[in-house]
Amino acid sequence: MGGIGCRDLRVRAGGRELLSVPELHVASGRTLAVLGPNGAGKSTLLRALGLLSSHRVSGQILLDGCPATPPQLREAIAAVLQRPILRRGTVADNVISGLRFRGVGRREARARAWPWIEALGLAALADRDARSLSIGEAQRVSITRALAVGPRVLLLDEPFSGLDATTRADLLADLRAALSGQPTATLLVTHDRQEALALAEDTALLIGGRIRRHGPTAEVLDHPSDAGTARLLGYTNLLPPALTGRPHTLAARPEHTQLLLAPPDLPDARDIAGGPDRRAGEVPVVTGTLRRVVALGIATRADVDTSAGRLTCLHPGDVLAGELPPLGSHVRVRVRHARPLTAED
Ligand SMILES: Nc1ncnc2c1ncn2[C@@H]1O[C@H](COP(=O)(O)OP(=O)(O)OP(=O)(O)O)[C@@H](O)[C@H]1O
Repeated sequence: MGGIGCRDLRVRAGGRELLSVPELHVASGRTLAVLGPNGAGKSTLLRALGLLSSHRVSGQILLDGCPATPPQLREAIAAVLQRPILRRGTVADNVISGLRFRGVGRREARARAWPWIEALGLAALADRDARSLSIGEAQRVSITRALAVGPRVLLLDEPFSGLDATTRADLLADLRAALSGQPTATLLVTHDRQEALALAEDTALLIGGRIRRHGPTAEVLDHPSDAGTARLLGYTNLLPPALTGRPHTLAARPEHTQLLLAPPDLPDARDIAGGPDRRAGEVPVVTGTLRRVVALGIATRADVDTSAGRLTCLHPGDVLAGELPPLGSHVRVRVRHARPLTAED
């Protein structure tokens, strides 16, 4: 099986285990996003795979399904780290440096690198001193340098962090286009599910040094299995069985949870949940006390205390103050879309 993988990969530091991954594989031509909160062990995983770790690493790293030696891995892998590290010289010098490091002559390196310089929008900057670049430009150079090598494996450690929204969107699109059709196995470390969605066919959720879910990106992002993965995937509202009468805790995103501003004549949550004609896909209306309302410009956030904890409601646009009941009022909240958590943690 082409690509990079690992078996029984463990990383220890400071007397504790930071990472334990029994098995993982990224196939050639595919991108796997490793999505996790801060401190989950994402960089630890990427560094272990790329032989960049300063911690105690045990287990096997596989190339094309077979245990690989450090020289084989160094030859196969190109890595882009969170903060771009550029060498002295021009942008073009930096882009060809990966090829030069692998023994490619200057002339050939320039010829092989130039299409990537153009594809990643660096032609106008090619002769600039690399040390004069902005962070976004420098990250673009770092990504282009890695792609120009034509690596069998590309490791990307949060390459878009610290970029403004437009630069990030442009670079995401350019990278996606550059990777498509390439036989590269790409591992993208990120805490942003939009990046996973934009770049990766598959996603692994890493929490506390362990992979909690792994599968096709759209499926993984829309199916939290426990409270930890729910939080990570933006399903921050948890509705336990005591609130809904359902057998499992339900999880909902704030944008799918709304105050009923003009309460219609509806039964309360327990009536709906326990009613005789309850349908499988039905989501409940719950009741609570309005605690706080904050205008966020493009949306209005309302926090509601229920008997089972706080719910956050997000209404598109600016909800007029006159439409809102006073703070402390008894209110109803409609949950338009929720997922059952099937593996409580
Ligand atoms: N030398 C060390 N000794 C003990 N713990 C460490 C050491 N280095 C890192 N860690 C811990 O390892 C865990 C994983 O760190 P890592 O940088 O891999 O997380 P991450 O998922 O990449 O986070 P972020 O999104 O913040 O970059 C963290 O809890 C971190 O505090």
